[in-house]
Amino acid sequence: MGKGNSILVTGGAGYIGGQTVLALLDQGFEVCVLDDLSTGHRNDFLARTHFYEGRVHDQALVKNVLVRHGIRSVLHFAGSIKVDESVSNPLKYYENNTEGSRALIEACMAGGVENFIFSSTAAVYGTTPGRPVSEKDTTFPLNPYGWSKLFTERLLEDVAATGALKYGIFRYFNVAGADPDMRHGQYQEKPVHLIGRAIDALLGGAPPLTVFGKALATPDGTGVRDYIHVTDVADAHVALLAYLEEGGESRRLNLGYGKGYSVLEVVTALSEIAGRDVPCEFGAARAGEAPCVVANVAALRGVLNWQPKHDTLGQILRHSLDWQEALAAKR
Ligand SMILES: NC(=O)c1ccc[n+]([C@@H]2O[C@H](COP(=O)([O-])OP(=O)(O)OC[C@H]3O[C@@H](n4cnc5c(N)ncnc54)[C@H](O)[C@@H]3O)[C@@H](O)[C@H]2O)c1
Ligand SMILES: O=c1ccn([C@@H]2O[C@H](COP(=O)(O)OP(=O)(O)O[C@H]3O[C@H](CO)[C@H](O)[C@H](O)[C@H]3O)[C@@H](O)[C@H]2O)c(=O)[nH]1
Repeated sequence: MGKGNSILVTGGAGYIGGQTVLALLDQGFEVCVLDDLSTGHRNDFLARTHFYEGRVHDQALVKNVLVRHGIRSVLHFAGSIKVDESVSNPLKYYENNTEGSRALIEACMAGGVENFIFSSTAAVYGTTPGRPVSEKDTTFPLNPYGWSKLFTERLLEDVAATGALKYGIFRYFNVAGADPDMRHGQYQEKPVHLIGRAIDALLGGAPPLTVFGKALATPDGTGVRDYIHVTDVADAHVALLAYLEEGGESRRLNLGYGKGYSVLEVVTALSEIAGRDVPCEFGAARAGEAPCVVANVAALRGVLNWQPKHDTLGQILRHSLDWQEALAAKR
């Protein structure tokens, strides 16, 4: 693999990008990070990278970084990620996610980048069939966040068809957990996802968890999701990078474990790990809530040389809890 070249990571000060920066550094890569710190955190380990504070929209800056460091491969994590906010402020999502990606891809083409890895989402599927969803299934997002990502996927596919570069698109399912050595995790003051909120409720920093719906079309009536540990997500990026650099064709891949857990299963497992009950109450289901979102991972397993290391709900919850406890102690 081209360890002689630097890798550019956009959004490398964020939750998933930061964990991937650590994975790359652990494997001896030279890493450049471009991040505007809008939601990112100035982690200590960024001192071991070439850090550039700025937006992916800034083509002059991007071209400068590409040339200075001889970059051939880019991992693009930067973006805005809140589904609710995308509904109330859609233009922010089209500007930051779609336009930002378009500008970045254009600068990468001009700079001779060969491989471009993009963070997409299972939200591109919208309503999912009553079985693990595959890359060949219909995509029809239910919110502007999902559309902003699907447009970027399309843009990349069209550009790749001209022969300008190759892409790797990962559609992440529900990313959770923290670095097992507690070097990194999610810094959000107010978590937006289930596991973060459940831990906040457990630690007393928030009201009881509201379980969204109890009569969904799932075995126990609560939503089922495919939770994947953030370190496995990071390692999968290193594997996808190797695949592309070693001559692999452009791919669009689900990134999950292919196994789902319900909200009640998550709450029960967390209560057992913590040794006390997560305070929770039932509330209304969210509008348009998909009952069950689980990845079909046949393509992922077939293409990548990647073995998940933390693929149990227990490890995901243990590391998330340890991380949020450490953060709470510092605040
Ligand atoms: N967290 C999830 O479960 C999840 C699921 C599916 C997809 N994703 C995608 O993964 C990527 C990373 O998500 P995350 O959870 O780490 O979010 P995050 O908010 O922690 O990280 C995003 C990073 O991008 C930076 N950023 C935002 N806009 C930028 C811009 N225009 N220019 C430069 N930097 C910018 C932020 O400062 C931050 O450091 C996002 O693209 C997101 O859509 C996340
Ligand atoms: O306070 C909460 C939060 C969530 N849930 C439930 O927990 C499950 C997971 O919900 P999240 O909000 O944590 O995650 P989503 O699956 O709704 O969506 C997430 O995963 C998607 C990919 O599938 C996208 O990436 C999206 O950006 C990201 O928010 C769902 O059944 C939801 O109904 C609750 O019961 N209470």
